[in-house]
Amino acid sequence: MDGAEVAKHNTSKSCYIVLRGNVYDVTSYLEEHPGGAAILLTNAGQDATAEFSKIHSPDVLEFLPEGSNLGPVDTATLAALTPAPRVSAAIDALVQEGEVPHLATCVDTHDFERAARLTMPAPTWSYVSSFANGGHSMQGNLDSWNTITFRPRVLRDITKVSTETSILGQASSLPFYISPMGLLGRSHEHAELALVRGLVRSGAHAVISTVSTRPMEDIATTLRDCVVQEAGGPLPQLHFQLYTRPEQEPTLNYIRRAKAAGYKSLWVTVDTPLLGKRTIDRRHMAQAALAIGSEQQASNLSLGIQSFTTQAQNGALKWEDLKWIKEAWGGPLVLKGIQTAEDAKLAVDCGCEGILLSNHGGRQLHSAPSALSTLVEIRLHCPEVFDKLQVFVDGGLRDGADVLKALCLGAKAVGVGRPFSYALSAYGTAGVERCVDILAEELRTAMALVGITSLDQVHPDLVNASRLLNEAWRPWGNQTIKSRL
Ligand code: HEM
Ligand SMILES: Cc1cc2nc3c(=O)[nH]c(=O)nc-3n(C[C@H](O)[C@H](O)[C@H](O)COP(=O)(O)O)c2cc1C
Repeated sequence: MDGAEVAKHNTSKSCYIVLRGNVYDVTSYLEEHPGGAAILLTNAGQDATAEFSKIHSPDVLEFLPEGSNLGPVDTATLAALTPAPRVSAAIDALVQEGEVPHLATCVDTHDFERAARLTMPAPTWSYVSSFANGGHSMQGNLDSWNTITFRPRVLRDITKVSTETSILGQASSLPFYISPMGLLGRSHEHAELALVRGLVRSGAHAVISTVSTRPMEDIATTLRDCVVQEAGGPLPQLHFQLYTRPEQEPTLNYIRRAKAAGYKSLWVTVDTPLLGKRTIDRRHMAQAALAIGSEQQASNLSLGIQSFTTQAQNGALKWEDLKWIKEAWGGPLVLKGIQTAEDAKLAVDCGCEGILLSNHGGRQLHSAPSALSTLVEIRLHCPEVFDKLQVFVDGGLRDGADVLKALCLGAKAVGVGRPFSYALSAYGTAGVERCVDILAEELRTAMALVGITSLDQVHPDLVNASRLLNEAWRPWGNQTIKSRL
């Protein structure tokens, strides 16, 4: 197709976009695009490849209705298309002007958040920092860590402290890992590739999101190519987070690809049957729609009204589905987003190798329990779970010392999300490395001050979790947890 012809289709009545050399008619997809119609219309009649690649892997093109691909654009006439604006220009300018503090001055994880605030364009900031409803779940996550205090033991030889452990059978230098976060291309131009390069020196693990900007194969290969075998100590490892799709075949395809690419375990996200109310994001999308004159779209987006036909979320996923997922995967399976003792027990019954207690960083259910309160609930009502599978927690962890609290209560490792997105955005790979270093140093110091030198010495008596215990869930009347299953 001629470039000049593409340029004519630049309205909501007929919207063409060039992506990776092909022309796509996205008119019928406008209302269904989870990123809002406005962002597509801003790129209407143009070559949006550069902007698209910053956010999406080519995988998402599967979401377009059949027949959307109108074929290749005539490259000789591409010049007739206006290039889409570069959102990362603002970042580059700020970094060059030196407004971002020197990396060496980043002392705790909050420093990355402050630096990212300066560098992230407003829609990216809103996407990463966003929370459900009024932010109660996210604030609860942040606050929960401070409800626990340590019970330090003194006069022990702590001259050699080791943070080594194993995660789902894979040696790990650290008992924390980077949580899966989608669309990291919004934070950094090299997206997940820059993130995983930041694991190499420390040997930390990361869980990679289904909705990553870069294809899962490229992410795995990048890490493999950077790893220096003779470095000593455990190697960094990648695990794969799975968002199932409403149809079985595309889900199986993700699983087959993750297996072939060498991911070590599969983390099925179970707390996102639909997208929670991302308040700040909705305001942004509504503003973007108003900016292109669409009041109706703005009104719908701010109420969360969107077609569910092509949404990435799968509202129909059930416990029974874990059987075929487990069979297809054939390796360690973790359920990401367990929030009650009952579901922890069901995960054991389904033969899962792990559960991640998480409320998705406070981005899904309003007033969801923090991971620590679910951890305490499991300890109280079904402690046998800890012997049957590995328990992970995430949400609101900002200090490496707090990792130790979760471990003392029975967790195997803790996931950390936003701080790494902020570090990546402000400082790229060096920021990710620094963020790992900061958390690791805080953890080592806490271990020494609590009086232990290795993670097999962690014990519930090293913490006082009475506040969480006082607030722990109790079954109504004389019910027991068994009677509720
Ligand atoms: C035309 C083909 C496109 C398809 C099929 C598509 C599909 C999707 C899907 C499925 C999501 C949900 C997250 C995910 O599964 O990755 C999403 C989110 C998003 N998309 Fe697209 N997209 C397209 C083009 C674009 C373009 C050209 C841009 C920007 C220039 C864009 C910007 C975004 C943004 C910013 C989000 C995140 C929304 C949020 O959660 O804040 N998309 N898109
Ligand atoms: C920007 C962003 C994107 C996320 N994307 C995903 C995702 O694609 N899949 C998923 O299972 N969880 C996702 N999460 C949730 C994280 O995996 C994790 O549960 C949460 O971020 C932990 O809370 P924290 O950010 O306070 O550390 C995302 C979180 C953020 C902040």
